[in-house]
Amino acid sequence: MTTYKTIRYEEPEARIARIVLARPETRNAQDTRLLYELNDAFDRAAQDDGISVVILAAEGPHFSSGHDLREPEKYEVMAEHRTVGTWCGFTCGGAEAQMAREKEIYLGFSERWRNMPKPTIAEVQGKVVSGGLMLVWPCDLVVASEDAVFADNTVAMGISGAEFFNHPYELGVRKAKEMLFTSDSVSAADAHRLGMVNHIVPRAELTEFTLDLARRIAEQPLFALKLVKEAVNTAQDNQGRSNAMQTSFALHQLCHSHNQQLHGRLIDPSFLARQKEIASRW
Ligand SMILES: C/C=C/C(=O)SCCNC(=O)CCNC(=O)[C@H](O)C(C)(C)COP(=O)(O)OP(=O)(O)OC[C@H]1O[C@@H](n2cnc3c(N)ncnc32)[C@H](O)[C@@H]1OP(=O)(O)O
Repeated sequence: MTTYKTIRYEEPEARIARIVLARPETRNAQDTRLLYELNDAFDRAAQDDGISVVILAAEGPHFSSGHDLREPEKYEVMAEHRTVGTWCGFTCGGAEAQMAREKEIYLGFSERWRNMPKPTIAEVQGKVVSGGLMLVWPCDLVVASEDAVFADNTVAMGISGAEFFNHPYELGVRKAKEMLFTSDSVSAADAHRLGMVNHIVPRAELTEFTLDLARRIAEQPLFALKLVKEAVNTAQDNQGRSNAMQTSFALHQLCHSHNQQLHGRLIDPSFLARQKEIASRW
């Protein structure tokens, strides 16, 4: 993939790649194309020996509004790209095709980016909603502007949380439950206090602050950076994170199937009447 339609790939200075989500007109909603382009860009940075650190940033007022709720061409775009797995060929339909899609582009990509062998930094402003968390949380460090807020409204959709279920590890068990039970947002200040965010900065300083952090990391020997990242991720996985992630993904699929059987669609339709009121609280 050489040209991107939904992201930009920049090299602001030596050893630093900056990937920018570039669908501000949808508040950077993740359609299938954006996720494949993002995956391609992470691969490009990983395979370039001249790059040591990757920044993931976003254009516009909000970092990401989550999965694209209006996307028409889901499986067509996947058929062009397939990257992570070959769970099924999509002629299967039903829960099998749904699970295959989500295994590849949601859980699969987010895990892949988390384990990419170079330090990554999320540069976050404005709102980060549900699927948006699955772009921020795989990054190693998070720098947020003062106005950043983080929310997951999937329970209101009749679903047990976003597919990359890192909530308990990011926020601690009690705050994770409150966030999920209520669909309320977590402020940048609370996220910082709980350890989900490394630094909070004024919006006007976000890009330069993040670049300076990347610059200081990029001065370190790259192989040691790769190995220390692997050491920390392995420590977390050995505490049970990987197994918990697989279980919560299966529960997420069960919710989709339940909604499909009961309502004939993947989400609980009562969400549509409540969506605006919930968003007004963020
Ligand atoms: C397992 C599931 C995981 C998921 O991620 S499901 C998706 C969950 N996400 C949401 O429910 C968020 C929906 N969006 C919003 O609540 C709001 O947006 C924001 C709070 C993020 C931003 O509000 P504001 O700045 O006032 O923008 P605006 O006028 O609501 O939206 C601007 C344009 O962006 C489109 N858009 C926003 N979010 C999405 C989305 N998630 N998917 C597709 N399009 C989206 C709108 O429709 C509109 O478009 P137009 O200008 O044509 O009216």
